[in-house]
Amino acid sequence: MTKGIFITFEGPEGAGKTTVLQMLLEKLQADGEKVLYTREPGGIEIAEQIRNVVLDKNNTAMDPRTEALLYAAARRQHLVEKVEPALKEGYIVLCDRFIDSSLAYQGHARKLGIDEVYSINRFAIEDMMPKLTLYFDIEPEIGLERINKSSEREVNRLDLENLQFHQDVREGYQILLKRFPERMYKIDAGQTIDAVLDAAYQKVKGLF
Ligand SMILES: Nc1ncnc2c1ncn2[C@@H]1O[C@H](COP(=O)(O)OP(=O)(O)OP(=O)(O)O)[C@@H](O)[C@H]1O
Ligand SMILES: Cc1cn([C@H]2C[C@H](O)[C@@H](COP(=O)(O)O)O2)c(=O)[nH]c1=O
Repeated sequence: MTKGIFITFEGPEGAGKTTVLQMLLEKLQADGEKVLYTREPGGIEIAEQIRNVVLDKNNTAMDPRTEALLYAAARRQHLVEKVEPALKEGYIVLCDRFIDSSLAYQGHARKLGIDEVYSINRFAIEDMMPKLTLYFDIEPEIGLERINKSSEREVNRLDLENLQFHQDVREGYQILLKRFPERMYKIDAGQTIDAVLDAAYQKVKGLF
């Protein structure tokens, strides 16, 4: 039986998920909570290897369905090897991206279809959906400017897509917000880091 809480973080490039997640992790740990941070694609060896393939800037010939399947494969392995065991041990699992990234990026922006990508992902995750998804909303121009300025963030294959693609990703997330209103919660990621952190913290604490 699952005892922990599965929370995912979503948004376009440079929305600030990774930055705020690290701060949220420390804040929850300081409150005495048992928390685990992880990310997709990656989080465990096999999924990190898939990440290297799917985000490699040199893999310009990658077919959109191959891309969707690679993300789903990485997701499956990460879920069974890391997320589910942690949930069984009672951890609050904070995951940087999950199924909604596939629905927004591959389903909507790559135009494979949200329902089609959802169906391959249902095969991958069975019924393991997050309890809460915090969606960090940012205009793509601002998000891309943030990552271009950042010295810590390596530019990957998806970052190099044109502005229209990133606008479509954001539009995809707006569709998902309407489709999953009980699970997804939108945060204005154009605010200061502290304001974004506070909004995320309040929402997460509301679950306990
Ligand atoms: N609210 C904010 N205001 C200004 N800068 C921010 C804010 N949040 C994050 N940043 C900066 O933007 C850059 C990207 O942030 P971060 O890596 O956390 O984004 P991300 O959502 O994880 O991006 P991606 O998913 O594309 O990797 C970092 O340099 C970070 O310091
Ligand atoms: C899980 C997942 C991710 N993506 C994209 C989104 C980003 O461009 C990269 C991941 O990079 P990050 O710096 O770790 O955010 O991959 C995707 O297109 N589909 C997915 O399912």
